[in-house]
Amino acid sequence: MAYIEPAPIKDKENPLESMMSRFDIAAQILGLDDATYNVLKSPTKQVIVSLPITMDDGRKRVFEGYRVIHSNILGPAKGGIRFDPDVNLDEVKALAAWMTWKCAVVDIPYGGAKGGICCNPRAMSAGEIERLMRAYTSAMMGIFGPDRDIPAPDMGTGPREMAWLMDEYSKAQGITVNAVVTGKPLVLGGSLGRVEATGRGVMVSALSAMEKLKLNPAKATCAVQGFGNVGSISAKLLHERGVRIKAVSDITGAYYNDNGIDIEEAIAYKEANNGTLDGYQHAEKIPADDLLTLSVDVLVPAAKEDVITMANVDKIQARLIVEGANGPTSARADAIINEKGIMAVPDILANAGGVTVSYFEWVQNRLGYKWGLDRVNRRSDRIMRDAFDHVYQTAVKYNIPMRIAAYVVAIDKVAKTYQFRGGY
Ligand SMILES: NC(=O)C1=CN([C@@H]2O[C@H](COP(=O)(O)OP(=O)(O)OC[C@H]3O[C@@H](n4cnc5c(N)ncnc54)[C@H](O)[C@@H]3O)[C@@H](O)[C@H]2O)C=CC1
Ligand SMILES: O=C(O)CCC(=O)C(=O)O
Repeated sequence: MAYIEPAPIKDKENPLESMMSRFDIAAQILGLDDATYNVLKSPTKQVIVSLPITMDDGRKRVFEGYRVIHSNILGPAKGGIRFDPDVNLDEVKALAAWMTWKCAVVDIPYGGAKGGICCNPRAMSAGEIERLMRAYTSAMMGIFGPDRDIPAPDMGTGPREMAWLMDEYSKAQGITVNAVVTGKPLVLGGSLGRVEATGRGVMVSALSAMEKLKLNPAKATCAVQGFGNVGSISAKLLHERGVRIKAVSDITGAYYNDNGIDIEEAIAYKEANNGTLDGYQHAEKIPADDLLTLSVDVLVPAAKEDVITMANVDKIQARLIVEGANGPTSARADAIINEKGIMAVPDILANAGGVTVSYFEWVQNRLGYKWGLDRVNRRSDRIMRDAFDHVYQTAVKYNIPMRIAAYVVAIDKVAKTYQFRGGY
């Protein structure tokens, strides 16, 4: 079947509409029946909670928290928790659906979920963040569980927050339940390789795509947006494989060096500088948005949604986009990317290394056993390479872009599983 361009959507980018627009195209290609279409597009559960917290100055503030389970057809729901001032229900619904498709693309036995709290963790003390995480966990006690819904880190959260979640959940159950959450510190049952897993998967996907495009990593250049967990590790691992990282950015701005940025050194600078690149001296500071339109071979958006839109897609010069972030490209920009012949390795494939190693963490917790780093990396690299090949072959088979091919692979799997289960 021919590739159908996404239907035009309203002015302001909305990740949920972007997700649905791609879902609709893939559903048409697969000839999904109406009943299955309606089941797969509707989130199973949406929970909104108000979380009153005592701030350090003694005042009470109420934060809004969300958890959306998009689907549990393939298994327990799985997905991170985001702390960010922009968190809202539509964003969490889109992120939850992307988790469903992502788990299906890498063929791991999970459904999709996502959570978030509308807050600014950069303006909060560790004590305030801990109270907020514990209140959120307590409010989600009937939702979370190792066989029900297993959270993990996302933007603004990491192993420290997952430890508080595990502790709060375990106290309420009266036993230690480490399999309720992944992305934990190693001493609490975290997996070796989880911190690096998403960036590692981005690197594996980038190298697979570069091979198809006949781009030699040792001669290639790259720009990476976002220098947190995903961006900094993606940059580091690509740099280690010879790619010249000309620019990186974070919330404080973008930093450019034509000769290439020493990523190890930039990471050390960030760690000693309160987690940001502010004041980084070994590069020129450029306007933040310019990073996306630099003359580089590979672009890795690894910060947040809707950064590649109709406002800048015309100016993109990269031949390859590897999406570390969830939803960095709006659906309306897809058509231009395809027209320009840019290969875009979509989020639900490129950043699936994180949930893959989260799955390994959960498996290890349930076995009461620990794997070595070699085993984790070997198995996750293989899963990422196989998933890339499957999506690539699907793209060739239907003559469609990689993004739509990833949705086709995912929706086909979830739909078939739903139909075999006979609905419920
Ligand atoms: N942590 C994980 O395992 C996974 C994360 N992701 C996605 O990757 C993206 C980044 O997540 P993390 O690295 O975990 O978050 P993080 O909180 O560790 O880092 C986010 C980074 O983005 C930067 N940033 C924020 N707004 C920006 C802007 N407007 N311009 C440039 N930089 C900006 C921040 O300063 C920070 O460097 C998100 O879309 C997340 O959903 C996807 C799969 C797994
Ligand atoms: O590790 C996980 O379970 C989920 C990570 C996540 O939130 C994501 O892949 O977007």
